[in-house]
Amino acid sequence: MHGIWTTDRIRAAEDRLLAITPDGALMRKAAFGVSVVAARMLADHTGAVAGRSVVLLVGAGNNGGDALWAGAFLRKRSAGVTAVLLNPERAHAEGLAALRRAGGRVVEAAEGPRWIERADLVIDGIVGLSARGSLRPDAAALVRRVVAPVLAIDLPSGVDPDTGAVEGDAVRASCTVTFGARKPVHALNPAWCGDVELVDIGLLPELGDPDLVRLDVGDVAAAWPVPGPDDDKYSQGVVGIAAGSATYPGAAVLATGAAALATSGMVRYAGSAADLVRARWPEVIATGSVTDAGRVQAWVVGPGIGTGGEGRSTLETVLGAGVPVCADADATTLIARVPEVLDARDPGTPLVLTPHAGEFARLMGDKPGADRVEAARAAAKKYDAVVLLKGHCTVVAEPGGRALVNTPRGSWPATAGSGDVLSGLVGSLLAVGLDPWLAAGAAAYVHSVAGEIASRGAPVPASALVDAIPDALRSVRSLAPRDV
Ligand SMILES: NC(=O)C1=CN([C@@H]2O[C@H](COP(=O)(O)OP(=O)(O)OC[C@H]3O[C@@H](n4cnc5c(N)ncnc54)[C@H](OP(=O)(O)O)[C@@H]3O)[C@@H](O)[C@H]2O)[C@@H](O)CC1
Ligand SMILES: Nc1ncnc2c1ncn2[C@@H]1O[C@H](COP(=O)(O)OP(=O)(O)O)[C@@H](O)[C@H]1O
Ligand SMILES: [K+]
Repeated sequence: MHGIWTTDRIRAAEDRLLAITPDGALMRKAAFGVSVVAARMLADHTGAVAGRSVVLLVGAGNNGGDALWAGAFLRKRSAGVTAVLLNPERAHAEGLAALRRAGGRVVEAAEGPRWIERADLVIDGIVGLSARGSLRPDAAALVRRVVAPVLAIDLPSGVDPDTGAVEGDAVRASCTVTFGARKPVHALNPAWCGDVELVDIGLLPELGDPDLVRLDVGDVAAAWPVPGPDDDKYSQGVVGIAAGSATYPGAAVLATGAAALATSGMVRYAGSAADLVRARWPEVIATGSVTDAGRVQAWVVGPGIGTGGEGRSTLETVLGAGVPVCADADATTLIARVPEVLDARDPGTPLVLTPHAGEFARLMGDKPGADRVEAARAAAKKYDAVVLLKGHCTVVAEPGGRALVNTPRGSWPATAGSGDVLSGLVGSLLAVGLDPWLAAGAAAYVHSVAGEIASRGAPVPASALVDAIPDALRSVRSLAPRDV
């Protein structure tokens, strides 16, 4: 599990560390790490470091100081280094002196474009942890001239450090070098950060529990159920899928298929698409209604059930069944419109809500906004449920505030029916008895891997996502450490 800390927490930890570290040592350590990655990028892109041209974009604070020191280290490897100062009076004095001593060139912003356009590598030291809002016009004008790959220091300038939001001009980096610990921006907006490299500056002992986590492959492999010698079809959990209608039978086939492939437990289906489900998934026990579906250890309810009386009664039956429930799609809309349906909920049984932004707005009265983590936390609290907020970046929060984030490498899973697949995965993990927060996070992770495997750079229909689940699970299990 990768921990992620908000900028306030990082700052407090840095203050404690600074108090016990010789002056300037942390910055030099951080900047040396930047210079190592910069040299590697230069060698990868141009075949050499010596004689190549590096431009530093230098802002008013310590982020600019890191850039200046990194430039000084790169001079020692004979790279040509030009620092473009956005705010010459406030440029980091020691860093500036170090760069000058090392033979670096220093220019003001007006002279910047001609150096920037010819650079082999641009290092973004405009702003770091103190960033507020998008890039200011003078910085944005320089950034627009960049053609070379960009290495961002700590975070791409103009992207919000705590939410990852981009609301105007911002740096788009090929690589970001951060220090001490990952910040939310790195997990919430990897597309703007590029590859993220972490340089250890000894911060970890000063940090407590993380504010946010990202599951890694080992966490998912460890959580995913694997049958043992004593298992049978019942012991691994029976999941019920209440989905689909005459108008939307496909949702039933997708959610049921995902559940059938996710674990080796049993799958029951209840709804009007029973014939279609049976035809596609003969191993599923299909009935016409939730009232005669038989016993299950978890329910998925919602995809394609409609928001009328029949959908409502299905939802109420399922919520009263005394087992964990994943409420998706129409079920979230019903809960938003008729909150009394939750009175049917058996107290104490886990509920996972999986809204996309539109469904979230129905549940909460407003769209998630820039801070998706806080938005998911607020919804989790309001509904006393685990909330999985869908989108490119998926956030899973529980009422106590624990939150995780999952961001796929591509966006091909943004396709119709893809959410139905996710709900089937969540349901099958709930049926095994997994902690609902972990179940939702592990399901989102495997959904992303299935998307990558199924698409390989081309559009992927949701049914192909279902078909890729076994390969996704094989991949997760093969990449995990040996003992899981
Ligand atoms: N502390 C440590 O132990 C270590 C810290 N380290 C490094 O320090 C960095 C934090 O440095 P920091 O706090 O000095 O501020 P920083 O992010 O450079 O901002 C500078 C100024 O920029 C401005 N500004 C704000 N928004 C802006 C925008 N959108 N567009 C343009 N400008 C904007 C704003 O100035 P204003 O003009 O508003 O007065 C702000 O004060 C951290 O990210 C890491 O790189 C490492 O060396 C490791 C050890
Ligand atoms: N831009 C994106 N990149 C990657 N995944 C995405 C993106 N947008 C949505 N997704 C994922 O695709 C799925 C879409 O779910 P949903 O909107 O409920 O679709 P549907 O209702 O058609 O099944 C979710 O798992 C979501 O996280
Ligand atoms: K930066």
